[in-house]
Amino acid sequence: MNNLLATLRPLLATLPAGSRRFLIGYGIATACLSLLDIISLGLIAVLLPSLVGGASVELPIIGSVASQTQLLTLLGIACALVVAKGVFAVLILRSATARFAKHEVAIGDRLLASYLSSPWEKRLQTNSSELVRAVDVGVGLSVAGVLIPAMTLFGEIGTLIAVGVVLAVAQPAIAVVSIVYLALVALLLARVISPLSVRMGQKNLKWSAKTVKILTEALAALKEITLADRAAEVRAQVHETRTHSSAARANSVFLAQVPRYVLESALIVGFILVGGVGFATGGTEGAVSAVGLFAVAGFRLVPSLTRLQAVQSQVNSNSAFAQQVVADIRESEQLLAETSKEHPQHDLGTHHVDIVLHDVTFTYPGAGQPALRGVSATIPAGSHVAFVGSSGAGKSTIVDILLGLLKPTSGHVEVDSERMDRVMKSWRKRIGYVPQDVSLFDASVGQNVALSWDPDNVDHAKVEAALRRAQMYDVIMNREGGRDALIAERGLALSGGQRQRLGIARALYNEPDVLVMDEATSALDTATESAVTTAIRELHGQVTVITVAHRLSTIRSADIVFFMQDGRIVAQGTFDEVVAKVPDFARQAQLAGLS
Ligand SMILES: Nc1ncnc2c1ncn2[C@@H]1O[C@H](COP(=O)(O)OP(=O)(O)OP(=O)(O)O)[C@@H](O)[C@H]1O
Repeated sequence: MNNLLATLRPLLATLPAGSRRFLIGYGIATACLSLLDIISLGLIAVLLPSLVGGASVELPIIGSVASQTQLLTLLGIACALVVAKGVFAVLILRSATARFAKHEVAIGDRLLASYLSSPWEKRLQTNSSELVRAVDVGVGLSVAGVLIPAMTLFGEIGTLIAVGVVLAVAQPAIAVVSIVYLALVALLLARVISPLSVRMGQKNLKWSAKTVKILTEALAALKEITLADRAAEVRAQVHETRTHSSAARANSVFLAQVPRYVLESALIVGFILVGGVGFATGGTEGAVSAVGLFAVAGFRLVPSLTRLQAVQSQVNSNSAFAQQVVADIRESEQLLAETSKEHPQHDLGTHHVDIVLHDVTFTYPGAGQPALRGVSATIPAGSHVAFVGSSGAGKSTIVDILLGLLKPTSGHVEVDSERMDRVMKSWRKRIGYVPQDVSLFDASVGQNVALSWDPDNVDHAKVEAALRRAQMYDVIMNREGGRDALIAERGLALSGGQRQRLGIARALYNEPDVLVMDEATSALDTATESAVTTAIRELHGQVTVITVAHRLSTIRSADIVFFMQDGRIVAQGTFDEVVAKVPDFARQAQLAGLS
């Protein structure tokens, strides 16, 4: 029960306003229906023998009922109550399930929103397959496996209380013995079964998350796996993780069933116990009436206790998922609250802006060495600048700092003489970014360029203009379907160079003021690269272009080349000036036939 409350309380806090009131109302309504159920069924059980036998019956509150008409009227009321209970139960269930579906969506929305707006450093540490699992399966189980079963507890508790009251009114001594005995059995089950269910739930979460992770990674490297003949190894890994998770799930199902059999056996022992107490207090007659009462109460109590236990087991085995969902939401929202508290936002205006890095140092979380060390640089508005240097020199890190994704560990970046973190929102709207690996999704070319999953949000004129600038217009228009043609999953129907050009078109779609290209032309053939570079050069003066490129032909005409080594800018100037200053760079330029 402790685990249930510990899981339920924070989960309820993630629900939209008004939900808690609804859930409390739902709980009270189901408990009332259980009471109604017990009262009406009890009434029928008491009235029927009198109606058949013709004897009068003594009822609490109502008093003595003797005439056939009275008996028939009361019986009719009791039957109507049973029907009314059924109708209300269906109506409440319908409204509750619809509401629970909304809760599931709300929790999922909140989890995804908090993840998508959490700081980039945090996102670098999140495994994407774990996130997908949390947003879909985790949220589903939090509602279907925790919230809904927990809400049905109210009805069961209502039944237990009602039966307890009936017992207490009829035979107080027997009521005390029965309740204490059944409570002890339930407590024993909770102590033994609940911790095991919690453990199985955690085991299931751990191993099924591993399965999804391995499968996601393996599918991303399917070609290499096929060629290196590693399929058997992948199968073995997945087999092992699935063996653990399946065993945990099977154990959870087993543990959920055990209480039913224990309680059924406990009922038999209960007869002996209650019969003994009845015999001691009232002889044979006392024993018979005690056993009769316990039988009536027991057959109502045991299913209720069984369901109570089953709900506990179900909640326990799913609580790990719910706790993870709640922890993820809390952590991301806390980080987000801290970041937005620190930086009230200003608007950047519409004019072109200089970007200035002031002594920027950055260390990745958990890394021993800084990736950037005291970097200072000025990127004039409308210029084309390039960051070059050996692998691991810090070029991509500086790009992520300029994009506002990573926050300097010390130092800061200024945009238009404002600290970047104070103008972040309007800064991000002005940037177009092209990564080395462009991720395409299974939708039309136009949607991919506009980066929109909703076809109605695509501006076709802008798509065509962006495709032209990225030297992709003819390629797309000569294909069947043109800009409306579908790209297969992960863009596999396009070549690497075509994907990169679609990435460039995507970055240009929003007509950015700053275009950041991180190894964005590495997969292009020389002729296409030259055409793309010319198109980018045409943006000179209107758009600030920041390029990271190993291929030096791309940056030959850059206004400023920054040469990086070990997280520092060690030289800067025009291409020829850097060639003159840095022998390493001069050698690379010579090998590329550029000096
Ligand atoms: N997520 C990360 N966590 C920890 N360290 C990182 C992370 N990303 C990069 N680094 C480290 O930071 C340093 C700079 O990496 P960065 O990717 O910026 O180099 P780069 O110049 O872009 O290299 P390349 O040309 O190979 O892409 C490297 O030492 C790298 O190992």
